Amino acid sequence: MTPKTTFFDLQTGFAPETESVSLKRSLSTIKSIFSNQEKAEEILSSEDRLVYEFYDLGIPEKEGNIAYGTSILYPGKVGDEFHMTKGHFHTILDTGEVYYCLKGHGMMMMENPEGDVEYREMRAGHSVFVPGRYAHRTINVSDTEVFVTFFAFRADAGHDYGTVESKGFRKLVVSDGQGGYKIIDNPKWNSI
Ligand SMILES: O=P(O)(O)OC[C@H]1O[C@](O)(CO)[C@@H](O)[C@@H]1O
Ligand SMILES: [Fe+2]
Repeated sequence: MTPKTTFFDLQTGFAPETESVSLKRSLSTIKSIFSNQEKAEEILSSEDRLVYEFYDLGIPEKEGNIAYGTSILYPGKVGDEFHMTKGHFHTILDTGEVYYCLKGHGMMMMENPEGDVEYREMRAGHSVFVPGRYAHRTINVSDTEVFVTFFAFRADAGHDYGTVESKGFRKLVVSDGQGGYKIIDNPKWNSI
């Protein structure tokens, strides 16, 4: 490989001048992650919506490389639950990842197989190091502003979505009804 320069717009997170691809996750493709399924179906009965997108710069997934890009999480809720990413463990479980917030207001929710839960609030300028063994998901807790992060992790780590898809996360981030958020136990969390 040769060195690579990529311009990311600090306001939008977009990388318009590269050959990189923005991967889009619309509500219809991730609806099962939200706790209020009736609400998700109600929204989808009138129209689909883009929940988040992220750039995959195509760095080869081999040992020694670092994958990186931006993640752009749009504001919105499904019921009282804020827009969030699917979330995943890394296939190489003990792989850390760093996120840096470029814009907006969000949360990094993390939990490990032992059941330890950690969450960190993020605003522009904050970085969060997600330790190895922790599943991670970002959540946009603003009703109006996009939440943009830059992420980097070892390129061969892989993504394990299955565990989170079947169990969910132990905690949910929901509206407190007063313009803020609160963290509650996930009533549907499946420990089987
Ligand atoms: O992979 P998910 O859970 O859909 O979330 C997307 C974000 O997580 C990453 O997979 C990195 O952990 C990025 O590609 C992106 O920022
Ligand atoms: Fe990750």
